[in-house]
Amino acid sequence: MTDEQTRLGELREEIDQLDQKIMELISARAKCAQEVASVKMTSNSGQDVFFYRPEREAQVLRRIKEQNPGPLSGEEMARLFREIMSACLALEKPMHIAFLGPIGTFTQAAALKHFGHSVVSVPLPAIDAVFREVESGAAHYGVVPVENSTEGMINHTLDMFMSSPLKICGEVQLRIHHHLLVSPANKDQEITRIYSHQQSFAQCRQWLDTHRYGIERVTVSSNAEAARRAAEEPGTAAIAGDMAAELYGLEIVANSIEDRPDNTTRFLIIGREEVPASGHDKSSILVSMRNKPGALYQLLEPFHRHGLSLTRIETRPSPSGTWAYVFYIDFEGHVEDEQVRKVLADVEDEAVELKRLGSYPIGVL
Ligand SMILES: O=C(O)C(=O)C[C@]1(C(=O)O)C=C[C@@H](O)C=C1
Repeated sequence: MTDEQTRLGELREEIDQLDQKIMELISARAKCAQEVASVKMTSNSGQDVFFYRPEREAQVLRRIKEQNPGPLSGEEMARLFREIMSACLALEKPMHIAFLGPIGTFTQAAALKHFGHSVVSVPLPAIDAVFREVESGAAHYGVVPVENSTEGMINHTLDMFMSSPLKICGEVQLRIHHHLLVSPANKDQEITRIYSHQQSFAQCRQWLDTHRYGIERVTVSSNAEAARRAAEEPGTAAIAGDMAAELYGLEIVANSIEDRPDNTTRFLIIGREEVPASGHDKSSILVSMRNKPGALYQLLEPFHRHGLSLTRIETRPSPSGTWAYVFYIDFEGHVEDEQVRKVLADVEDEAVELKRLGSYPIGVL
């Protein structure tokens, strides 16, 4: 045996012993989570027990990132713990997560990034169907896209909040990489048609105009549907992400063709209950103002006066009347914070209506 072989054997033995310890520790952690579940059941006498605690999960993941000694990166370590917590939560109660489907969409990737892989993910055909599934209690939580860094807001999601009683419980951001994909069976055929979702075409417009000018672009309901069609129809390609490519066995012809390298989509987690403060939170509100001069100033002035950072303000037409508007606002802070309470009280004095959509941990992963 060479010196290298002897050393390799020793290191592998060390890894085996460490794995054993890690396994014992994860099992001890899982037992703790089971006990947490029975404490929650006793304290709520089985009524409306909220096993999933977004604020606690955010605190755990933040601490892991901060205290991670390396050499793994903080993100990598947090991802590992994300999966451990996901498995522990599934022991307490398997979570049913509705998302904008079909399977293989970026929304599913976002749901798994946020909740880990130990959830039951339920694909639904439209954003309003995701809201309905959570409202009815058929799913515990839902995941919907809300904005893209290249294409802006997803208005359908914003508008749903006007009528829905659901609360925002969290957010998750996903870097979106689009690829041009073909079926290996049709690889040598000339491509005469490209399928994709309208948002993805918009995010890859320049690349398509430069590299695939003149090829027919057909909009379908999702990237996953585009991939499904490309897998079946000779002479076609799809623009979609890794999950859809893998699901339908497609090959990448051109990699990461999005026009902006930082192309990111933000998704919201929607649920039926309010989330306590985690220490690093964001809040969302909908406000409709009287249609008079200075209305926007009056709306924003309290945020400035109390030093609260706005992270997003968006205007949507009000469903109640022509040329009336509703403002969708995201800002840093939690409704339990003194400053936030003061700002909301001031805004409420001036507004026709103020709807609190929820306070939730700023995305950690
Ligand atoms: O602390 C809790 O309330 C738990 O249920 C434990 C735990 C965990 O594994 O750390 C599991 C699920 C919750 O979403 C948050 C944390």
